[in-house]
Amino acid sequence: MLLVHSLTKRFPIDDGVLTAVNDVTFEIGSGEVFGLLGPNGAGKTTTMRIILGLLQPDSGYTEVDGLRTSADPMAVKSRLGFVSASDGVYPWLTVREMLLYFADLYSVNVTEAASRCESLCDMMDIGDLLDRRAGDLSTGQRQRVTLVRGLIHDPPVMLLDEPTRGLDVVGVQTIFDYIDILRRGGKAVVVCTHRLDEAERLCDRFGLLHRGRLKHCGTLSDLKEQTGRDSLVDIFVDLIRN
Ligand SMILES: Nc1ncnc2c1ncn2[C@@H]1O[C@H](COP(=O)(O)OP(=O)(O)OP(=O)(O)O)[C@@H](O)[C@H]1O
Repeated sequence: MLLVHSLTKRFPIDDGVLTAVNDVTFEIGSGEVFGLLGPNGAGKTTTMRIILGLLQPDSGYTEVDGLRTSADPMAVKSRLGFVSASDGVYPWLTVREMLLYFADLYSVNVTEAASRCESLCDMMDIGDLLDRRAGDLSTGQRQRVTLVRGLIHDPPVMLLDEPTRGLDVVGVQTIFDYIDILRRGGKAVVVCTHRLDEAERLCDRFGLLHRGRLKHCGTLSDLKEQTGRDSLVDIFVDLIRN
């Protein structure tokens, strides 16, 4: 469903060239949650930005549902949902207006958009907030609106960038429940996070990036077998030290 093939991205820097993503390949299927993990500067955000079509790779390619981003960026964008730590709600619009606005940007037809808006808000327990101004909502309520917004065009692939950053325990649980809903809905999900404990609970498979290279990829038991280590934290620490 999501294919990242031999992806490489270089940036010019003062004293030469930095290879931020170096020949990275992985694939994620329907109903699978993939943790893209790595220390600061490993290349996670750059990889996500290329998948989203916001950056061009120097070589390699990404495909969503068999469509190559470089060949048909708009069709690919319409099949991707993106949620990051910042909420990005429009404070002067009601929740309903904002969700319908985003549905329209994705060319979802009006009747379908209205019904998705209701059902997704009910699912995220914010059905009673539809006609409230987004700017008047609490942080947790705005977070839920952002999560619904990511799904309004029913994309098969969801990218979540640090989704639990800055959230309290209830907010984190909301993200966990949301990811469960995505998995059960057959989405292919990429989660970028520094929280290894959360990743271990949430993800079916992992890709461990370090200095642009995908050092390990697989299920937790694959990684344990590959490294001889007992936990994601130990595997991660080894990765950074070696
Ligand atoms: N536009 C740019 N120009 C130059 N270097 C860049 C640019 N964007 C990213 N980089 C560099 O590429 C490398 C990878 O950055 P990236 O943001 O992908 O890392 P990351 O894994 O998301 O890190 P973090 O966990 O800190 O957010 C870093 O060394 C970063 O400084």
